[in-house]
Order: sequence, then structure tokens, then C-alpha cells
Amino acid sequence: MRVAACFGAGMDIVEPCAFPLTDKKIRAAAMDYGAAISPTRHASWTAYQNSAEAARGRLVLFTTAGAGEIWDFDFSADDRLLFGRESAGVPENVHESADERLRIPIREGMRSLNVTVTAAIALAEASRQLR
Ligand SMILES: C[S@@+](CC[C@H](N)C(=O)[O-])C[C@H]1O[C@@H](n2cnc3c(N)ncnc32)[C@H](O)[C@@H]1O
Repeated sequence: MRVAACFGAGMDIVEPCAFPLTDKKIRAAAMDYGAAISPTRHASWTAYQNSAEAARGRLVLFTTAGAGEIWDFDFSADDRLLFGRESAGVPENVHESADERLRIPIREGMRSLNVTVTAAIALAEASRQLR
């Protein structure tokens, strides 16, 4: 939430979320950034896909199994950036729903970045391109 707030991005949370998020926990996690961002919650992937939030732009999934490197990708202002669970990434059907699948290259032998770091790198690169 802090990363999204700092980069001026909106935020959606699609259940099942890896973090046990109650409204109270969301407020606590947001600290004083809560005024700057108010995540929209979706009960399931299907609910998200049928929502107004999902009606525009490309769905750009960040995944260690990404076909393309983030550094070669041209971001658009209405792209929706999608990140997976800390434990297991995204399920196969979500992976297949994405319009684009991007990888942040990391050192060989390293499994993955954590989701917040991934989001920060992705939003920083998108902001750099669209500034
Ligand atoms: C800790 S990772 C999930 C690890 C999980 N075992 C997997 O293989 O997908 C959490 C999320 O961060 C993002 N992520 C982590 N490292 C990444 C990388 N190098 N490139 C693209 N996305 C990455 C993905 O969205 C991933 O679902």
C-alpha cells in the first residue's frame, strides 16, 4: 500500500490473499498513507475480472516465469500490474488470463524477489517511462 501510494497507483486486492487482511489490518498496514490510498477488494478472481477496475488496459503479470523482461516492455498509463502471492505466485488460470507476462531478471540461482520489492521496481520503471 505504501509503494502504491508513493507512486500514485490505485490498488486492488483479489482474494484469496496470502495476508490475513481485515479492514483493521489494512488500516494498520497503511499507517498514515491510508489517506492517500484506498484499495478495492474483490472476493475472487472472477469477481475482479467482472469489475469496473478490470474493464480497461492490459493485464500485465509479474512472474518469475515471465516470457519477457521488464526492461524491454513499453508501459502504458492504463496498464494493470498484477503480482502474485508471496507463497505461491498466481494460479495457472490467472497466469493464462494475463495479456503480458514479465520477469525482472535476477541473479542465477536466486528464486525470487518479494512481492513489495517487485511492485516497487515495476512501478518505478513504469513511472520512469511515462514521466
Ligand atoms: C515471492 S514471489 C512468489 C514466489 C513463488 N514461489 C513463485 O514461484 O511464483 C511473489 C510475487 O513477486 C513477484 N516476483 C518475484 N520475483 C519476481 C521476478 N524476478 N520477476 C517478476 N516477478 C517477480 C511475482 O508476482 C510473484 O508472484
